[in-house]
Amino acid sequence: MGTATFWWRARSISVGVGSDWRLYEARIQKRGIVVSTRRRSSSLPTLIVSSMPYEKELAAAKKAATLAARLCQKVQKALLQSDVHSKSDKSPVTVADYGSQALISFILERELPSEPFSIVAEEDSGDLRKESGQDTLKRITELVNDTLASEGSNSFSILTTDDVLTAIDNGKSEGGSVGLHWVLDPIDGTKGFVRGDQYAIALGLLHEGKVVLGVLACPNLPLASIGSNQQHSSNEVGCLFFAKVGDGTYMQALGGSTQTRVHVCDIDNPEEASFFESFEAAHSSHDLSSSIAEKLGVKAPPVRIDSQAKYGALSRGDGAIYLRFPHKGYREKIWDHAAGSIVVTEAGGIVTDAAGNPLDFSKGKFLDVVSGIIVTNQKLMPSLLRAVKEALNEKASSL
Ligand SMILES: Nc1ncnc2c1ncn2[C@@H]1O[C@H](COP(=O)(O)O)[C@@H](O)[C@H]1OP(=O)(O)O
Ligand SMILES: [Mg+2]
Repeated sequence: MGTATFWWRARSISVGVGSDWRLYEARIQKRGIVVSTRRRSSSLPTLIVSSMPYEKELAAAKKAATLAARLCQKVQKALLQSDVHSKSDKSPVTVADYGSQALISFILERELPSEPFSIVAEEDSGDLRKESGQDTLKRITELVNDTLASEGSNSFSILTTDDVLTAIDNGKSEGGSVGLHWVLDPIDGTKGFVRGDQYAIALGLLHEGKVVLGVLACPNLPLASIGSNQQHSSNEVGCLFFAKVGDGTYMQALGGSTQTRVHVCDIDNPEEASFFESFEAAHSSHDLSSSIAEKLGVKAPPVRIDSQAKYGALSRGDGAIYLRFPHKGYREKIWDHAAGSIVVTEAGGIVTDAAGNPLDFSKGKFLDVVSGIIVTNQKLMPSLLRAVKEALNEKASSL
């Protein structure tokens, strides 16, 4: 069944005018049909009727993330082949971060021309507008254009350096609870990227503050499952996870077309569970995770990988639990969890803060979470929450 989208004027619907964004929507869900009113700037509100909501958006997001992954792979390959890596020169990383953001922003605008959305993304063009940023800007523009040319179309756009700056700065939105906001981490897990390990391109879509769609491109994640006790049955790497609200989670090879529906594991005995955590101890307390795992009776050692690739791996049942406990003072950003969280929840998992509250993406760029973020399946969540509470209480009383 194809997507049926009809647009028409809705003169009879009266709507208010907000300052930040121009999307006003009255959604009526009737027999699987979503009807919504939208308006762009001062034009009249427009109705969209779609039997497959967010289908176009998903196709655009998959295309954008796949191309951004191609750009990042090229930069990572060059980075690992050169001696730049050992000198800890951060410039190639910057080039990939900006390039990925510019490309995704450009493709979303190109593929969804009639849709009023904003983008909340990690990077801004400030440094690239300085004299010292000009060479980097030229390199980014080249990379973006090379990647667009690799799309295979005869008529691809050639972006100028100004176009690239504009595309990057389209990611300046603050998000919020009204309208459609894309949420982008152009390279999630920068440290993994530099090390030659895992990273992800993470793109989610918020509609009225709720995540309705997520795409995670994980260029270095094996297609076969990873996990403490599992053998890799293939050396092939590069996964694209995607989920749309109510439709489940799917995985395909990056650049491939065969998609497989994935599910979180259904283990109910914590002793059989394995857990994921950050590779970087600076990003999440390994001590706290180890205390929680001990309380649960988890026997397997932690599986440490960078980025939201952990959410992807969990969504296909590679492990059973993901624990993230950043150190005091760190504020979680929405782009670090939006895509990952829907990929896991649509695969049957649960994502909460350490107190069991759902994540609230409607408050702007930051997530107000209590102590940390935990992810697991429905069966294990009650015992995980008890173990987390106990471990946090013990930690608090030892201070
Ligand atoms: N001090 C920090 N504590 C927790 N997370 C951090 C910290 N610094 C950066 N991050 C972000 O944590 C995420 C990766 O976490 P991990 O790989 O440990 O799961 C990334 O989004 C990374 O940013 P970035 O997107 O710039 O790489
Ligand atoms: Mg990040």
